Amino acid sequence: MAVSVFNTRRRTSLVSAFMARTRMFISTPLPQVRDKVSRTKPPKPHGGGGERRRKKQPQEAAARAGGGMGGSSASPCDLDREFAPQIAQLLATPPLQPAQEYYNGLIQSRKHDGIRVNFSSKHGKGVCANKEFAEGDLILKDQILVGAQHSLNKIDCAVCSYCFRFIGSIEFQIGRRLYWQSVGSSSDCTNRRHCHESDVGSSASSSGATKENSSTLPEEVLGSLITGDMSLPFTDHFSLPQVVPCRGCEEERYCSQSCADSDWETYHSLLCTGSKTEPSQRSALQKFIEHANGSNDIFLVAAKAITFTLLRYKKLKTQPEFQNNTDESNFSLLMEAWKPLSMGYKKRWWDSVALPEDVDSCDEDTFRQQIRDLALTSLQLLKDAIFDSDGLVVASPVEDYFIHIDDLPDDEKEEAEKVTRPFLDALGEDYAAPCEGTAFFPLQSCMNHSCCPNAKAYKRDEDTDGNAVIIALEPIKKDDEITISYIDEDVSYEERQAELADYGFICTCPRCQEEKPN
Ligand SMILES: C[S@@+](CC[C@H](N)C(=O)[O-])C[C@H]1O[C@@H](n2cnc3c(N)ncnc32)[C@H](O)[C@@H]1O
Repeated sequence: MAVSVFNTRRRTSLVSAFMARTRMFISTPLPQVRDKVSRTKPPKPHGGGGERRRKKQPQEAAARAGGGMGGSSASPCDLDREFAPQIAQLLATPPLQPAQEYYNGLIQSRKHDGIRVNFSSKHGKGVCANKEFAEGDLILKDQILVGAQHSLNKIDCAVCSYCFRFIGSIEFQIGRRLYWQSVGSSSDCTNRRHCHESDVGSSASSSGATKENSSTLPEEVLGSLITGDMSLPFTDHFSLPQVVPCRGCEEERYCSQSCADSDWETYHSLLCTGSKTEPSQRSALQKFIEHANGSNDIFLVAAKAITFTLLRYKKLKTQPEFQNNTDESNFSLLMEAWKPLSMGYKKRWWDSVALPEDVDSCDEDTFRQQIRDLALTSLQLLKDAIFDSDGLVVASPVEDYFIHIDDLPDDEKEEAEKVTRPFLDALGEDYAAPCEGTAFFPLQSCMNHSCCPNAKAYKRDEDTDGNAVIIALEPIKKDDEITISYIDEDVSYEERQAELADYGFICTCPRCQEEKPN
């Protein structure tokens, strides 16, 4: 499936006093981010290591992508053999006409009449302009089809599990982050990932003791921030939606009842580990989640893709025209339910993951076999949990808040900073972590790359949820192809081609043709 890594825009105009004090700079990997532009990377397979160190044995790299090779009860080959015809149909490239009809329908239903999806023999799907766009025009706001916040990022920020908007209050965001930070300094990362959200307020507010090596702020202060008993100055300028808990578990929280209901209907009713779920299913789900947390977040997104399909299938089945219960008609219904995802499907995960730089190419087959085994283990755990009973960009309002304090007139600033400075100091250099996750955007994932793009993913101040936003970088004429850059295009021809090799193509855009050495 085509997935994108999403993260929130990061503004680099740091609170000046904070910068002066720490002499640190929050790294901005991409120059465009400086003007609040964020690049939403289109499908680059997840799971290879970004680390560039000594060459590792493939099993080490796979374990890092995967956290150990758990034993699975069936080999992928058994499953492939048993369901070969069905798997081939599910994974086949959708025929042109149904695919064109699907995208026309999607664009119409979302009222994106400025674009259309075209099919060409050169680069497959591509997005074209259906009208003229001026520089700076919004081309598209693409709603996530399936996505999840990265597990570790859940420690940094609390967002709606459905639309990825920041929730609660500035106090809640700062308090829970500092709380997790203090827990993190007294335990390891894996434990932090398994800490329960419900522990946050209660433990911090009840224990009253400051943990060793934790932030310098007492736990009762953090507790008061989380529970809302303590207010910071000027936070009323940055109000966030109230937290709506999941009806079942304490893991998922939302910005509204409508997001909670949509999440439940679309994915979460099959993945909820709360009291409404039958105990054996709950413990099977917990095993699956633990495996994903210890290995690769991509399995959580895969689980959402599977539950999305199953729940759509169930819904379709209730319609009178689909009451015929033959295996054949059930399978066509499953194909229909899977259709939105099949449109973006390219290759299996283990075949498309970019080979980590620290794995020798002669070990590639072993590496791919190992991550394939890992995916099978994950699937088996998910299957145990759900079959027996039947990817983003959001800026942190905490950053806006501290910038607001820094921009206050001197006397007000001095007064406000008496309260806010200890929190800024305790949060540290990365004081405004954005929401990060992995998601599949059905329309953005049809956009081809160019090293001289005419559009880019860009979060404006009003774009506070996880949707991908595409803005025109220059005037675009009707029928022009809309292109974005998958990489940092401000580097040499050779570096660009090396980066794009991970996406599986050699770029021949006008700029590359011009800069290509003879
Ligand atoms: C996000 S998808 C774009 C939509 C894609 N064309 C399709 O048919 O689904 C990314 C893939 O499109 C192809 N692609 C995108 N830009 C390209 C380019 N400039 N040259 C060649 N292939 C490109 C590559 O196969 C790449 O992995």
